[in-house]
Amino acid sequence: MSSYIINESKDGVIQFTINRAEKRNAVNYEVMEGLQKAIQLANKPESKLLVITGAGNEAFCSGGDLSVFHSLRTEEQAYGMLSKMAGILYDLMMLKTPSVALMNGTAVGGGCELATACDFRIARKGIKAGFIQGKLVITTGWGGGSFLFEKIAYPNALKMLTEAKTYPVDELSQLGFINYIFEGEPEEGLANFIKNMLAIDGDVHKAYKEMATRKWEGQNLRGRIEEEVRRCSVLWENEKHHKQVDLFINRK
Ligand SMILES: CC[C@@H](C(=O)O)C(=O)SCCNC(=O)CCNC(=O)[C@H](O)C(C)(C)COP(=O)(O)OP(=O)(O)OC[C@H]1O[C@@H](n2cnc3c(N)ncnc32)[C@H](O)[C@@H]1OP(=O)(O)O
Repeated sequence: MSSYIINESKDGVIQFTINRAEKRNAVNYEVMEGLQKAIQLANKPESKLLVITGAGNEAFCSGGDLSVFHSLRTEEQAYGMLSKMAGILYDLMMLKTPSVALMNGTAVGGGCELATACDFRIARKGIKAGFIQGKLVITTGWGGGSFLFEKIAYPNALKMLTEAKTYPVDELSQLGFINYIFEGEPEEGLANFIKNMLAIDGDVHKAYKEMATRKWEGQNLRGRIEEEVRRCSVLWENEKHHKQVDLFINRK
């Protein structure tokens, strides 16, 4: 079974689904490749919107697959994986079309970085999300910290990153992290959120997106992400990080 599913609708909506419900939609290398493909498709002139979601009802995305990435021990090894995903999320952030994180369930760690790279985050009532990386004695390492400082108010971003905890959806909305809350089926929530947007010509969307991406280019977002990846790689190598991951892996 593939780790991801890509659907293209006739109205120009590309949907990327992480298909690893049994692993709470953790990101492995195959998911990274799939995301790259979906971003390429969404950059085609006829595409209007990219939607990213997770399979099942439990999780949007639980971050990096700890069972796979736990074998990366050194700064250099961590840098290779982190910079790969950071590059993909940078491309997602700079996408020509708008993107929506359809948060059907919990998002933690890198799952929140993925959501932050999207233009909009819409969430089902009852879910929780948070940048819990601090509890693993690392920072965000996929560019998510740098993205967050661009997407929500500075004190709220710093609070979320330094508290390293999950928040309920109402609080996420107050923090400015969640843009829309829905109840019931994710497809319905998504349809309600995007219906007005889809009625507008895609060239208009692309023109507005360019205004934002030009600003991020001017502010050297790419260089800031590189620093974020490097800093996280240094922390990654530390035994304190590996000890925390061991606790999760051996918790049963
Ligand atoms: C590595 C990149 C880094 C970054 O740069 O940001 C990160 O992403 S750091 C963050 C890494 N993620 C985590 O620490 C989250 C770990 N998972 C959890 O805390 C919980 O699983 C959950 C996401 C809150 C969901 O809890 P729950 O619904 O109770 O499910 P379980 O805990 O029982 O998990 C079910 C199943 O899924 C496996 N799982 C969950 N998350 C991951 C993961 N990130 N990597 C690998 N596997 C994961 C979990 O082990 C269970 O599997 P089985 O034991 O085989 O049933």
